[in-house]
Amino acid sequence: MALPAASAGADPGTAALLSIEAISLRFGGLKALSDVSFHVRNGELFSIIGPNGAGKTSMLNCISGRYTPSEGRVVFDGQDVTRLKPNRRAAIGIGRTFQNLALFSHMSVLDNIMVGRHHLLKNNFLTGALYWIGGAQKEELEHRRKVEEVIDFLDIQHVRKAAAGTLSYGLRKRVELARAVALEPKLILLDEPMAGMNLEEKEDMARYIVDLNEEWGMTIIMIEHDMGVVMDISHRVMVLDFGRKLVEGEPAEVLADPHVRKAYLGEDDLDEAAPAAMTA
Ligand SMILES: Nc1ncnc2c1ncn2[C@@H]1O[C@H](COP(=O)(O)OP(=O)(O)OP(=O)(O)O)[C@@H](O)[C@H]1O
Repeated sequence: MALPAASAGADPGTAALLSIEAISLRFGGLKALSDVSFHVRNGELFSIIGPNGAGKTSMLNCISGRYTPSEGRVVFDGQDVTRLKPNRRAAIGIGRTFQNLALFSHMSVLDNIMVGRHHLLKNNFLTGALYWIGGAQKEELEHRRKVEEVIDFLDIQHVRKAAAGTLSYGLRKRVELARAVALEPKLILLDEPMAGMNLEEKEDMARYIVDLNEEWGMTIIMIEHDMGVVMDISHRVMVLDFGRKLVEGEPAEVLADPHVRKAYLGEDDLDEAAPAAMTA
């Protein structure tokens, strides 16, 4: 598949926007994450891969605040957010999309996107104050302007008035991305953005993700099972296996790693199988 290579154009900085420090997560007797540490730099497109049940979504949930780790710390933009509620994390710039679509199906595309923004800004004291000082109309116009910009970027103008539930799966995934982007996060967490898509839809989605990173400067953490896409567009990749970090590095390093090939292919296949044959 011909995809834009993020590593060619983007220029991730060296400062860590997110630091995951020795996180473990338990569900009763089950350890979903064991002592996982990594950093994501400002401007980076970072992917997390691993077999089913490896702990990928659990990690995103620890970053977004849905889960609180049993041990370890989550530091975002210099602030310890380990115990911060999800809505507070959204307000300081951590956005996300979900593995399963979470749109209001009877509402229009436009309203789905607007609702997200209103919800976020309502929680902001300064915005609330401006509203009462008389900036309500200006505020509303600013909302609309931002939302229209996102709608243009994701090429969903033609469906902006349609009920979200009537759209194709690929379009609904794009609307969900639009809603997350409209909140203007510094870091966006994408949980399987291409799951269930056909090849053309995947190519489109990959392009939007790269543009978000390169043109909008958004730092991205993506979970994705399509190995071709992950290796084409990511700056760095981390592999989880049974809740542990197996390896982390640039795509070529990760593909060449014998532990990764073993986890995906099984030890017996190591000699014959080429890394490009890996699929999750
Ligand atoms: N809320 C929960 N309660 C109990 N166990 C959970 C919960 N969430 C996740 N787990 C368990 O934690 C482990 C890691 O699950 P997780 O969903 O994070 O894996 P994953 O790598 O995202 O898998 P997949 O690729 O299938 O989505 C699994 O054994 C799962 O059953």
